[in-house]
Amino acid sequence: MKGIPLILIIGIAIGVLVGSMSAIVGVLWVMLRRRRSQVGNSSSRRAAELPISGNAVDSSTVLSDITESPRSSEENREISVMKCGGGHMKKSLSKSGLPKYSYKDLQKATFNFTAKIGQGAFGCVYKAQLLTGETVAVKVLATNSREFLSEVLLLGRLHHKNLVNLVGYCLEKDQHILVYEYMSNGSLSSHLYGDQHEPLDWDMRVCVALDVARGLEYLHDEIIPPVVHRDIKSSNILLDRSFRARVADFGMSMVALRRPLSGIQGTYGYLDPHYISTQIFTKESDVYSFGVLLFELIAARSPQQGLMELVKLGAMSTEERLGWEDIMDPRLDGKSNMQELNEMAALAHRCINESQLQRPSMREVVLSLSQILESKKHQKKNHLRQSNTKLTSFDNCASISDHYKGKSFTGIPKSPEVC
Ligand SMILES: Nc1ncnc2c1ncn2[C@@H]1O[C@H](COP(=O)(O)OP(=O)(O)OP(=O)(O)O)[C@@H](O)[C@H]1O
Repeated sequence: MKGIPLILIIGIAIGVLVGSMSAIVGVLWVMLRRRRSQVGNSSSRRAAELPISGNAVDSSTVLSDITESPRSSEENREISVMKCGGGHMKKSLSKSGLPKYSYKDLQKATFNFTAKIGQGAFGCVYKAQLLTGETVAVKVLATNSREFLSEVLLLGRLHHKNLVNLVGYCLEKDQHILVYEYMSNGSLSSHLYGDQHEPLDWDMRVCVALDVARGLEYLHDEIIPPVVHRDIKSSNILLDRSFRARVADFGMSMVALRRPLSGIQGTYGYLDPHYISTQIFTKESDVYSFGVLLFELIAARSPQQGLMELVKLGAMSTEERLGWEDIMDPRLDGKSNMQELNEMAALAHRCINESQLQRPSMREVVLSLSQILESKKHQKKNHLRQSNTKLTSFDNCASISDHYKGKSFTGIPKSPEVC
């Protein structure tokens, strides 16, 4: 170092120090930025994974998702599905994860829309055989697309064994089409009122009530934000191949809000008087409609056939849990358990209480109906133990399909009709 002035050495040392410090600060800054952007990505991913979240009701986002044509969306993936006979059918997955079907494929699957199985206020329903071999129900909605949006936005993200699941949709050529799981045993109303089926026995009616209650409990208490169905009635309850009941038709469903809606919508006879007077539809309004449905199961009479007048008369001569047998479906005479019938009617009566505060929640309803079924199972077991016979028919809800095996149920018309 001899010959180099001290001042130069000090200057070089300071320069090296400052340089390495700024390099360290730079590296730290880059690392911090990377970390921040990772946190941001993971939280947005988490939000998208929620079954129902705030963004589930952001119609603009989902609308752009579902209205995008398969070709224009890079994120839509066309997947090829093997057909039974070896051929292929194409369906694309939208960003929401719901398969998008082409109009042409649905046209083929429904035999050019001739296999009609039902008609609702919003359009016709057809039975369809997809090329995959899967049987589905296809609902072609009238031009108004509000119900279409509501179903795709909500039902596409709801999954429960007591709801009729949406398995796809088609939005093409001004057509709004929804594709559902096929419910081979038709609607509850067709079993209560139609003459093409044997009347449902009492055990079956209790199971249907519990299944529907569980579906509603899921909507009200198990998803965030909670959803109200807004059209609970026997024609919107469908029975699958094992006779398990599922809640259908989410065309009017929405996230529960405690503010007035514009206009009154729903079905006469099932509407909560509180909703009619305030225009605010709450979970308790669904509970009211469910109470009407319970009375329908007991009396096999619809509100249009004077059900609620009958209930009012019945209520006059009852004492809480006694005396409801006067309103019972005459076809159940001698074939139902009077204690259970009275308990179910008392529960139904609480559901239709004028005051929303006095109505039970769907969680309480599920509990009460489960207790009825539990005591039924107990009685059955005791009875079987005493009579030493083998369990052959009804044990619990799961064995319903066995119970009805061999009996004639024709859920759909045999010959296709034109809508
Ligand atoms: N997923 C399905 N599987 C089998 N049948 C179905 C299915 N969805 C609907 N149906 C049949 O189509 C009928 C009409 O259903 P839709 O939901 O369109 O109207 P609705 O509930 O009867 O009446 P509204 O539209 O006035 O509420 C049902 O009663 C049922 O028989």
